[in-house]
Amino acid sequence: MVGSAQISRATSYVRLPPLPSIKDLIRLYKLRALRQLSQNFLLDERITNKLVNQAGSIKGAEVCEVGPGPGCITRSIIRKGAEKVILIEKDLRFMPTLKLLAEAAPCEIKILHGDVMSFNMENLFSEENRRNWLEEPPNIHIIGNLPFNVSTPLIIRWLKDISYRQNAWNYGRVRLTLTFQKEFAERCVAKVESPERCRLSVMCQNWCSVSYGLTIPGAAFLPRPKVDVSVVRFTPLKYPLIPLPFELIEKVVRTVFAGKKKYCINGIGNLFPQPVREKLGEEVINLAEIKPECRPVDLTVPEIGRICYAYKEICDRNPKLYKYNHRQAKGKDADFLEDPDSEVDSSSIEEEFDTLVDDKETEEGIEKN
Ligand SMILES: C[S@@+](CC[C@H](N)C(=O)[O-])C[C@H]1O[C@@H](n2cnc3c(N)ncnc32)[C@H](O)[C@@H]1O
Repeated sequence: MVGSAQISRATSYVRLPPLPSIKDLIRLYKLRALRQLSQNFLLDERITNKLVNQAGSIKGAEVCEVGPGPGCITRSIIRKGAEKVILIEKDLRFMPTLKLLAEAAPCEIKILHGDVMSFNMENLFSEENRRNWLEEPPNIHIIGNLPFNVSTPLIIRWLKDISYRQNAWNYGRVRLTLTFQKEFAERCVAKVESPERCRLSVMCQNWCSVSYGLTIPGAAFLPRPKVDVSVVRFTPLKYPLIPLPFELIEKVVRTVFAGKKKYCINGIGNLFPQPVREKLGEEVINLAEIKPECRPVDLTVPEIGRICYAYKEICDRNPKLYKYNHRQAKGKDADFLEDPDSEVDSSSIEEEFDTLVDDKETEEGIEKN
């Protein structure tokens, strides 16, 4: 293994091939304009250095960069002393540029062609970097500036992976440094009573310590997106604030936050079919010791946790209630009442989880271009 002093000496002298110019990119990818790639590149190394700094020290680390494109952020990762850099890129047109970079780099660079949305990271990193969940995070980082239509559903997917300690998180509490549309980033970190507080805030903060890093003005990107971009850092928590399955929490949070400005009692009632909605909604409120007239944005994570446990207690009495979804019931609410032998139908919960992603996409207009 290379020591950190050696790495910084090596990287400060290293000559990397220059970043392709805009003209090169257009010529290389046979485009009339860079816009056609639907990508927004960071071609200023001072900014990519700042972005990588948000990950903290990466000296001697294994870094997986998702969506490296022509390698602007990759250069900063190399210069900051990473020991091994793994690149996951979907667009084959970037491969020649990345290969040139890999040949000149003083550290190991592995270039993988693939779609990060379905990429299996279970065996991606070295065994020596594996840590137990309760230890300090491993010296493994995931960094990326992806298109928003990828980064938004990806973080929801990865939160689920974090909750089950699977995918990259079977190596321990691997940290993430990712870019998002500024408004989305503000929602990730929004505290109780903040107008930005939403189900995304609760989901992120239940499994991770989330910090808002720098804002990168749209003008720093080429082509320039219509929105500003923010860097968010996620460090998985040793213990989730609500230690219940991802799907159950997601369902409760989605239903309660559906009427963000309405009283909680309305959203909580919607967890149950019409004939018992009022009665069971009140039972949740009483068990969870929540004020019925409080609003979802006012709920702390522990309060949401008490709502989840109350919901679970009621559904465990009649497991068919787990299947109930007020948006999909279509007048058949009574079908969800008595069925003590029924098992939890996780597929319907899974479908709902996907709607969180879809809703966000339409809600936010998240394409950069
Ligand atoms: C916004 S560009 C950023 C490129 C570079 N990181 C930068 O900051 O200049 C996004 C990059 O992610 C890649 N990408 C998009 N979707 C991807 C996916 N599903 N899996 C892997 N890479 C993806 C694109 O091909 C592109 O190279």
